[in-house]
Amino acid sequence: MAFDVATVHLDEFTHGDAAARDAFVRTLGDSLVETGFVKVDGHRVTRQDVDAAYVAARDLFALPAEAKAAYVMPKGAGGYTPFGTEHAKDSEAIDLKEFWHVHQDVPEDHPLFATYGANVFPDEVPHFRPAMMRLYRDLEDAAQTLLEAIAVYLDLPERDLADMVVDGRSVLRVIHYPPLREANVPGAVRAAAHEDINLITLLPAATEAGLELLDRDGTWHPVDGLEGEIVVDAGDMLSRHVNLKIPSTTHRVVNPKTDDLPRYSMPFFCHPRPDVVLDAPASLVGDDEKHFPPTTADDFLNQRLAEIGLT
Ligand SMILES: O=C(O)CCC(=O)C(=O)O
Ligand SMILES: [Fe+2]
Repeated sequence: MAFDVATVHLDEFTHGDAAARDAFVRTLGDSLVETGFVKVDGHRVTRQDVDAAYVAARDLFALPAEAKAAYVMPKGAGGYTPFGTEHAKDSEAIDLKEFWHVHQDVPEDHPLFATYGANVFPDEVPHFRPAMMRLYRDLEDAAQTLLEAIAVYLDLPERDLADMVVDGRSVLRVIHYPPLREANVPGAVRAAAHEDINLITLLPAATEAGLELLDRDGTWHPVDGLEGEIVVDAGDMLSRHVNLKIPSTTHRVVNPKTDDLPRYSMPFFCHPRPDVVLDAPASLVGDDEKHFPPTTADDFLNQRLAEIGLT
């Protein structure tokens, strides 16, 4: 099977002429259909913003364990999740990581404030909040544009998918994989094979290699982005909603050969609002069967969070 994770330039969709937009949509969509992944540059997520976020991430995870423990929130919503908590859906071993979640930030008088609550930020690292909020907004914008292009690829109205995620339950997950000599567990890997739950995930290039995807012939391929690129993958919610026209692809983060290197990454999990119904539009069912019954984004999310140890 042809195996090619394409690189596309987002400004060709936002600022290109009709031919450039068309080529962008085709290359992006074909790459997602064939591999579940695509790499994106020409976006407005600046290197300075990504670098500033990595500086804040390093400072945060360097805090003593007791300081970080003060930010563990019930139900793992926002804030800190310690090493040893999460495992992949079909894996017994824990993943070798600790992470911090920044979720959608809505004002107190917003109807979804009661659902999302206020974000939690670390007092000890004052630059964490502005760096992460900026990155969250940049990635959220880029995600909406990508969802517009995916809708066009699937002959849906351009805003159909993007409108689902306006004020959505999206999460920026700031991850630290410690050096193996500090934290290793026999049989465990940095992130065991899994599919993402959400619609699409945007990953600014990580600080080290290790991300791999599984092709349909059962072969693992490295899929690290270069500096400045965003690696994008399709999650299970998208795959359900588009009746499997785009697969959610299994991926993992493997352990490095040396035991002295930490790895930091910052996936942005783009989610719909909780009450959005995932239900394949008739045009994507056609002569095929509808592969999944309708479900709300929240019901689907809660079922999956329980399966990975986060509730
Ligand atoms: O750290 C990475 O590069 C990917 C992490 C990942 O796949 C996830 O958290 O879902
Ligand atoms: Fe993932």
